[in-house]
Amino acid sequence: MCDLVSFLVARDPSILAYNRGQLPKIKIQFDSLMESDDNSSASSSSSENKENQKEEDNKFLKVYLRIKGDSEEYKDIYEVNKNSLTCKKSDIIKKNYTFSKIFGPEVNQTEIFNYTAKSKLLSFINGKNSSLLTYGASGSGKTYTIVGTPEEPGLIPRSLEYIFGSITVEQKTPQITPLPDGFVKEIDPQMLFKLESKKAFIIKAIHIDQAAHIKTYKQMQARLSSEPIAEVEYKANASVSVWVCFSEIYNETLYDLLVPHVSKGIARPKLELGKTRDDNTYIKNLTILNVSNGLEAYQILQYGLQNLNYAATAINSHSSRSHCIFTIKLVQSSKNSDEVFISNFSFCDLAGSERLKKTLNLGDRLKESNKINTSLLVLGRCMENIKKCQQIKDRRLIPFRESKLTQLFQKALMGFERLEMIVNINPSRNMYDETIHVLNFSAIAKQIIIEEQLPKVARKRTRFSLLLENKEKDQRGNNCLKVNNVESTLFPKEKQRKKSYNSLNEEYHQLLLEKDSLIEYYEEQIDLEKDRVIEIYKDLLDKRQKRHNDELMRLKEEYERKCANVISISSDESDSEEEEDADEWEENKKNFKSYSRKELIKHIMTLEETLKEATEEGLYLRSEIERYREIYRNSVMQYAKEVEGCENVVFSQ
Ligand SMILES: Nc1ncnc2c1ncn2[C@@H]1O[C@H](COP(=O)(O)OP(=O)(O)OP(=O)(O)O)[C@@H](O)[C@H]1O
Repeated sequence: MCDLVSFLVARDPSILAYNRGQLPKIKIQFDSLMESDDNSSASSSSSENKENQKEEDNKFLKVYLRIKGDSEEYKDIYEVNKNSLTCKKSDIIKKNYTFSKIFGPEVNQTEIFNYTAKSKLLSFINGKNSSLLTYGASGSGKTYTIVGTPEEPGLIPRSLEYIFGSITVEQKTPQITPLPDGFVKEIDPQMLFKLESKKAFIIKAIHIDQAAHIKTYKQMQARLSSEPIAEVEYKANASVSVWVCFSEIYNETLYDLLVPHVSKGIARPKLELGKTRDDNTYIKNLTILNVSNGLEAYQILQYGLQNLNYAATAINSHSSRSHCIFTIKLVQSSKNSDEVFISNFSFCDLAGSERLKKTLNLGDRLKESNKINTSLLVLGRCMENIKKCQQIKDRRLIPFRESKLTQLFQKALMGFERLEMIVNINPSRNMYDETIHVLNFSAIAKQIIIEEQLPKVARKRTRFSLLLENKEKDQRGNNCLKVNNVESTLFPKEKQRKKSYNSLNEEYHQLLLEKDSLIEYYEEQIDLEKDRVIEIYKDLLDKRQKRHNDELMRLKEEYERKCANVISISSDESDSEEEEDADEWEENKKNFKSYSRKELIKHIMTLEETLKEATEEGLYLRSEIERYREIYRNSVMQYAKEVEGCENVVFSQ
């Protein structure tokens, strides 16, 4: 095996393992590469106080804030004062947060790149590992910051252009390839064929129109070419190659974004995490491809983005449902020795933190949201514990193992590698609660101390020393086996107990996590249900109130009409009666408002009865009057005829 695979250098992928003394010298063409909080050039740091302040600031993890959206709208609720942000939803509750730097909506992609990634790229070319995370609520502009658009390229395309503009990459096929675990391997013809055909396949497989894509890229490149670069001087015998890999953590499972699409119904191959002897976590079997220019790297990035899990949520119509990690690897090797230096620059676009109530997610989306929130919760818990543990100098309590994301960024989070975080916020009023949640998280992150470690001098390895080392390793392995055997015969129960304790402990932590996310889920559901019931109840009350009012109006009109009729019928009754009725009417009118609906109906029925009786009485009286009138007429006519001798009598009406 050792004949075929030459492990030239078995290196710790963390920055500590690289011998910076051996790296190529860097000639910087511009002065203000290192950032300072007031964005002035390095000259401003001349005074001692400023130097100390800068040193103090550099100790902590850099957390930047980027505010998306309209430049005026957010000023109602947020106030930016240099590097601090005040949230003032109400006059009583005000919260204050400070950042390494705040970028308002007016700050463009170039400025963001210059301030955040540029100086780290120099360290990267110098052999240091760096990571840049974007964190924020869904739709707050994380992907825009990291990937951007062809018109407004983000940090990754700019970094690729910057790297390829700064270094001279060997155009010949590289002799060695980096492996996911930080080792390197000599490339044999079979492997070379595999790598080349995979890259060709990916470049061909991009769905978008190739010609249009290349044109857009060239336009972007032309735009970026006006920006300054760092020129690197290499020793004549150094060869440099650039490699990229792209992975995603979806529902707590790792996937390679550079493997071809699998047909529908067939599950994507899952990747596992591995650990090196130096306790570095890496993704096993991850595809790492060599790129010889920015265009190739950009095309591979586009291919990976096509494979990424996106879905529409109520907040963002194109929301990334996974954490995705794009890593650029720089392999620098000397032609005269076996020394190889690898540095990694990882960009991690975290899936948006979400409040379940806002996203209205159900089914698969809900499951995704739970997993996203759980891993972000673990990230927050890790940060909080790192802060505490850094004070008491004990790292055992940090729950890195509880999520894939924290395992992968363990070294960076502990401060052994350069790490920066860009917090994105959407300052609209309806996202206020999410924003506060995100800002609280960033406040914890900002307190993490970067522990500057002394660089280890890398041991120069020869094939002979490797052979010796492997032999030693074999012997150690055998010894270990013997010790293990003795141990297993002497303390089988102890071992068994320890094993089951560990697995129970792991299970317990898993359950705790599930409990947290379930509690959050049910709380959200209860809130939703409560809102829904209140809506229905309010609706019912409104309808009932309206019906009641209509009925009252109708009864009132009917009552007034009937009362008017009764008054007109009884108008010929005596004055005293009239007065009495009028009093009663006034009294009734006064009491009308205090009547209940039932009493009103009863009252009206009584009135109807009275009205009916009065009408009947009136008719009877009228017929009686007619009858008496007839009798009177007949008597008068009889008297006139017999006494007066008159034949005809005319009666006045
Ligand atoms: N600073 C900005 N200027 C202009 N447009 C922006 C800015 N930030 C974000 N956008 C736009 O807002 C929309 C949502 O942004 P983006 O997809 O980057 O959000 P996100 O935080 O990645 O969301 P998710 O976590 O749901 O994927 C996109 O259309 C993007 O182009």
